[in-house]
Amino acid sequence: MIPRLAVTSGEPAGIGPDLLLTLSPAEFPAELVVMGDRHLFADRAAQLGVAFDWPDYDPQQPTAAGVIRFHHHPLAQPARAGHLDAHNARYVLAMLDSAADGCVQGAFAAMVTAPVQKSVINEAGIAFSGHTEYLAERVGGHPVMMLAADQLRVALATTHLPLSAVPAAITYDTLLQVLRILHADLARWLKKSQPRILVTGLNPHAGESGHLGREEIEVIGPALEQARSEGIQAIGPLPADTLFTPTHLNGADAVLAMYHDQGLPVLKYAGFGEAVNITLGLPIIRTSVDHGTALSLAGTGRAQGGSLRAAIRAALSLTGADDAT
Ligand SMILES: NC(=O)C1=CN([C@@H]2O[C@H](COP(=O)(O)OP(=O)(O)OC[C@H]3O[C@@H](n4cnc5c(N)ncnc54)[C@H](O)[C@@H]3O)[C@@H](O)[C@H]2O)C=CC1
Ligand SMILES: NCC(=O)COP(=O)(O)O
Repeated sequence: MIPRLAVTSGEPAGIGPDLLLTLSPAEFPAELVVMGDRHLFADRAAQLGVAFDWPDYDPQQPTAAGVIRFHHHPLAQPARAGHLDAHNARYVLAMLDSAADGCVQGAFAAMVTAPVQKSVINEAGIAFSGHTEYLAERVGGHPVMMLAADQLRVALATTHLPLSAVPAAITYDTLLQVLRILHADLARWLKKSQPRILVTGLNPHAGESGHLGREEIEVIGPALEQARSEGIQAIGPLPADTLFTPTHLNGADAVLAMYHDQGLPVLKYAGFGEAVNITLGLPIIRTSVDHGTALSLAGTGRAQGGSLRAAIRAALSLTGADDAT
């Protein structure tokens, strides 16, 4: 079956629309339904000097491979590249709702998201930490953020939190839940019964035997022990600084880091621009780019689309479309 993917264009002042406009329909063995405001796309296409001639999305039409259709969502205010406007926050969320609900209802096989500007959504009075948390609120599940580059996958035990809130968010139960989700999704995705997961500690030197913090002894270690008793190959807690060295990473299928800026800087150093963000633990498939809205590049034609293409390919692979061909 030909998969139909929803692709949200994200922050209208950012590079999401630009990157989508550089896609060519024949690139993917799927139908892409790009969501956005048609006036915004026409204006941005003119600014970039590219064509914008995608037909309107009609859910009644049979899915066709190598086609991009456009699903119009109206902006509240006209958007200008690089200029944020909180009036358009609801527009950004309406696309996410439409894509996520469509996945739940079976209209879409997966959703791929272009970046949003988290701050401007909050400035509109809507509490928003990220797609990851927002989508879990909408469709259920315990979301686990994982970014994947060519040679490295990094999942996070916590998502978007102030650093001061991280220790309390790492509990025996949540860590075990994250490990179970990561194990199950990696096993299915990699077709490997025992994916090897390296787990970081929270503190320097993984707590230095309790002298630099006790989370490793009181929380992380016991959760890993329980995970191992369930057949999960979880190794750690390991000091994060030396875990990310070739000797340790050799043979690992993923790293589970405790928080956003413990794991993602390494991943982005290894593969920024080509990596994919995958939300595990949801009842739907969602992938995304590895970068943000890059406001200063919007409308310039200088934004690179490698990560968007990788995110679309990853979503297709997760739908099983690869297996069918
Ligand atoms: N999936 C999402 O919705 C994500 C959203 N964000 C949001 O994006 C906003 C801006 O975040 P920043 O930390 O400034 O990160 P950013 O990724 O937008 O920019 C970081 C640097 O990378 C460059 N860059 C980013 N994407 C690029 C591309 N495709 N081609 C070439 N250069 C690129 C930018 O010009 C900048 O120099 C924030 O509101 C953040 O929350 C950040 C990451 C992911
Ligand atoms: N740094 C990754 C990131 O912020 C992605 O967040 P999300 O919007 O995909 O939840």
